[in-house]
Amino acid sequence: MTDVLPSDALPSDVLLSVRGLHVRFLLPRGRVVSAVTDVSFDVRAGECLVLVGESGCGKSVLASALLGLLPGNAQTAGSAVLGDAVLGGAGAPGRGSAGPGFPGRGSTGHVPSGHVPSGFGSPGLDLLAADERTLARRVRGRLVGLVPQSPAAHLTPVRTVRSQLEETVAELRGPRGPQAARGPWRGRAALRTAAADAAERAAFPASHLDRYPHELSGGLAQRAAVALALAGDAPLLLADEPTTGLDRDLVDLTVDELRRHVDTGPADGAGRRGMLMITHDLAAASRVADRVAVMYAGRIVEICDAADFFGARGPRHPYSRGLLDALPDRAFVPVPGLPPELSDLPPGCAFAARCGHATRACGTVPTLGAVTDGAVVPGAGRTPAPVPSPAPAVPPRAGASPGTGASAAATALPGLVACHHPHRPEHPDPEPESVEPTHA
Ligand SMILES: Nc1ncnc2c1ncn2[C@@H]1O[C@H](COP(=O)(O)OP(=O)(O)OP(=O)(O)O)[C@@H](O)[C@H]1O
Ligand code: NI
Repeated sequence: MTDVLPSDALPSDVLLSVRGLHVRFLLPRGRVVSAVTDVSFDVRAGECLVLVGESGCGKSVLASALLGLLPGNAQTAGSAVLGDAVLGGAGAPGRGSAGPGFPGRGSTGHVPSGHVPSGFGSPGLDLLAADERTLARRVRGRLVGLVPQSPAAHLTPVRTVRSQLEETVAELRGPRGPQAARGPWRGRAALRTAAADAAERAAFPASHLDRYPHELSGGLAQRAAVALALAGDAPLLLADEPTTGLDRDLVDLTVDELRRHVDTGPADGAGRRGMLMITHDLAAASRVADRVAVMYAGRIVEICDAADFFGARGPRHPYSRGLLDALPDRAFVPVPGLPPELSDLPPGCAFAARCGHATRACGTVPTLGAVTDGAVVPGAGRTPAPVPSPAPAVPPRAGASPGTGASAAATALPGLVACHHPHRPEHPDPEPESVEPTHA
């Protein structure tokens, strides 16, 4: 077992490769919240992947898991590997990879994917297996930038916005910083200019730069958080609801700027940036997304090209269609009912109870892509078990040779639809009129 993964098994343009990610929270009296279940996706260089889904479906928990920000009662399984496109080809040793057997976070720790053998020369960095020191010193804000969902809570209360921005620029991009090669951030004036530039790009008013976080409205704190993320210039950005509390104009401006950030790439021209953006705002998503991932009750039920998702073709999963139909400029009909409790998920498709196309099979047949032979199985939330060994099977990585223990199966990821309606077994025909409700 190893947590050092071969990034050379990843396509060179993959910044982040998540496979079989599970997060569950262990609560008193044996209750278990399955917040993230068997999630797999890639973020590629130059790509903006937007994650949508109803409140409470696990989006922020997923982001927190990637940055090691989960609370102590969390238990994770799977892998989330940063590739060389993020690591900059520096290899593992300087990037904080760790050897086998290091302590996991949370009360019962982490189950690595275990699907990749050791012995590779250029390992990637598994964020789920990395220790706190690695995450704090090398990952957060440096390799992976975060726009947190509650920015006010993440800003340092005793420092002005300007000083926080300047500190970020100085620390990350100064002469001794990890991004020293990326620009001439030497000297007070350059620092001040770089910080002001980041603020301007995030539409944070220069007149407010010397204010403290408690002097900012929610919308201004949001823009300060975006400015901080832009200033950090990390190759991979996680933006969790970066436009909460903003007026429509500012929403558009902010997501356009984030998109521009991804498109332009770092100052030294090494590779391109990428972004995973979490949002409720489908209009914002449609402005920036290359692909859309739809999450429901902890699972990604569909990953779809944005052009298809928002275009005439439309998404394929009934829940995704329901999300779009709820928009004011579409049918304006909300998805009926409520999502299930994540501590009491049904055995079959978690959306079946709300789905107009559900058949009896949807209530019993495990959803496609479920991990069934590992630590965390669908429905296992009711009987928390210790993390077993061996670790759960994880879909192998695209591009890996069979000799690495991987197969080509992961290439099916882009069309992932975790739905098994008998009348649309492969969902080959996306035409809405082809969907025949077979619901009894
Ligand atoms: N520490 C914790 N202990 C137990 N359950 C938790 C904990 N943190 C989060 N959860 C649960 O995990 C689930 C997913 O929460 P998460 O914040 O990821 O939702 P979300 O999709 O980001 O929603 P929103 O759009 O409202 O931000 C929720 O049911 C939440 O109650
Ligand atoms: Ni959230």
